[in-house]
Amino acid sequence: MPDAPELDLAVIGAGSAGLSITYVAARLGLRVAIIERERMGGDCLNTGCVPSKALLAAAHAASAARRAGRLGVRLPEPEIDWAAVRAHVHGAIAAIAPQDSEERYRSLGAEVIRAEARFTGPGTLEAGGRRLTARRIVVAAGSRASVPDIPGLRDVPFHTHATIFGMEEKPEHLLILGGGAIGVEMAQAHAALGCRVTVVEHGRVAGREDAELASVVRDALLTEGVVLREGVTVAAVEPGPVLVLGDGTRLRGSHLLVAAGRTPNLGGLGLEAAGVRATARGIATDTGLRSLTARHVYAAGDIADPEGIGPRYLTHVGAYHAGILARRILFRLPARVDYRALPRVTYTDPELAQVGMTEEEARAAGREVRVLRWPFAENDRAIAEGRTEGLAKLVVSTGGRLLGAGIAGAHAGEMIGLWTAAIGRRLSADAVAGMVLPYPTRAEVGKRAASTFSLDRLFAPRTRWLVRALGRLPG
Ligand SMILES: Cc1cc2nc3c(=O)[nH]c(=O)nc-3n(C[C@H](O)[C@H](O)[C@H](O)COP(=O)(O)OP(=O)(O)OC[C@H]3O[C@@H](n4cnc5c(N)ncnc54)[C@H](O)[C@@H]3O)c2cc1C
Ligand SMILES: NC(=O)c1ccc[n+]([C@@H]2O[C@H](COP(=O)([O-])OP(=O)(O)OC[C@H]3O[C@@H](n4cnc5c(N)ncnc54)[C@H](O)[C@@H]3O)[C@@H](O)[C@H]2O)c1
Repeated sequence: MPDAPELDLAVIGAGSAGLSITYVAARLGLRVAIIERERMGGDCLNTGCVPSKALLAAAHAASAARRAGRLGVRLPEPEIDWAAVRAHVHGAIAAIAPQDSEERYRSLGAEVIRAEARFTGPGTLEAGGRRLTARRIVVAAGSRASVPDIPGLRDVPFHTHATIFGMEEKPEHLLILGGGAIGVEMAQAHAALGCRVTVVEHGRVAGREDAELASVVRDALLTEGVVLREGVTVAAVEPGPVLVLGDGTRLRGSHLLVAAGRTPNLGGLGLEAAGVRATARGIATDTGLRSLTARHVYAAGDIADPEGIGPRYLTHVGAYHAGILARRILFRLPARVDYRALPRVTYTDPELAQVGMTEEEARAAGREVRVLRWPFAENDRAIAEGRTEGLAKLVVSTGGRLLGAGIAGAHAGEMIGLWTAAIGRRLSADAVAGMVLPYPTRAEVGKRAASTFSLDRLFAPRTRWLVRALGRLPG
């Protein structure tokens, strides 16, 4: 009889997904090992969410100082101390790092192995010269920046998110290839910190987002001086760096950031040794995140490609996947991914937050829907603060059930939680419209949008007739 596996669970990758599942397994007393080849905390902590939000915080402070004159508080043009901004960014990483550290996970009872892991067979791994056997293996190896196949691109120095936060000099003119989530956040951050910025995008910026909401972010970028080249192709890249567009236009900058999407980290994992099927999108899993071809192997986070759904590149998805795996592997309960109420936020200022279906997605799915809107220009708090740009936009079924909610405006990300709960709980627009919210808050825009669903009915001739009839009753 073969020896029993030494571990209950082995986890490859100590990013948000791998750490979350390891945490649960260790706290429940399982024999669990987590294997990381680079930095504990993965992309989110070291080269993703944390440094980008820290850089944006500095940028937003500069923009707020420039805007203060509108409120009668005139400040001089802010002086940007690039070294101090970088120190803030790296200080934020250092402050959060203990949460993701080897020491913390060891103290929880997990084994932490600092090496590259690869499958050597079904249920066996090799890491740092050591052979590991495990009953279950979770691959949470993440993703990296895709580098488009553009002639000359690989021959010039360029940045990705992995290097940009380490830049010692402030870029004079940053060219950004790709106007998605990273592109727009980094464009605004650098522009507000005094860099020239040009974004080159072959579709439209924030192209995955509702076009009406995305235009609020687009306008903010333009106001801050970001040059947007949308609907163009980059035919070649030359030293400089110079982006040569399809029409021959040459865009010269001092630095180039490539932010053109993600590629799963499949290389070196030896997936074939375990019979794990993967595609260019990641490890093919069922909707419960189990490999379609190897029963003891699961995937989580950016690298997971659930059947018919596809990957999502968000930190909170890694934690959500860990919850699904805990239910499936540890508690043997059925669980599968459901992104019906998955929120996302672009942290520009104004922010763009979305949960559930956009109007376009609902219509593409053949749904008959109503769209409810309310602008911040009619929100008392927004007026009082002089920040009236943007709107809330709700997508509801003809019966009034909430299908999607999007908010573009200052602090939109802080408001999307309410809509995440409402959509997750299958509430109606009326249910939210009936809530009492504190006055004056920006959150009231969503409630006002929701209330428009029933306003037509409330002020309809039938209701007026009813109110008049009731008024004639004695008492
Ligand atoms: C600039 C930027 C900003 C972002 N901002 C946000 C945001 O604001 N909000 C949000 O929700 N998401 C954001 N994201 C996305 C988020 O960072 C990712 O979705 C998240 O980090 C993915 O977590 P993960 O655990 O799947 O993978 P990762 O964090 O990539 O972790 C995978 C780990 O596996 C390790 N690994 C890979 N192969 C092996 C191997 N063979 N052996 C051992 N170890 C291995 C890697 O070294 C890595 O540490 C941002 C991303 C970027 C790039
Ligand atoms: N706030 C957040 O939650 C946040 C922030 C940053 C990143 N992220 C995550 O990281 C992921 C990766 O971010 P990203 O911005 O690299 O990817 P993305 O998929 O969001 O955007 C990539 C953009 O690049 C464009 N593009 C691709 N190839 C191009 C080419 N050759 N020429 C011109 N344009 C081209 C695409 O049209 C797209 O708009 C995102 O999908 C997101 O999930 C999240």
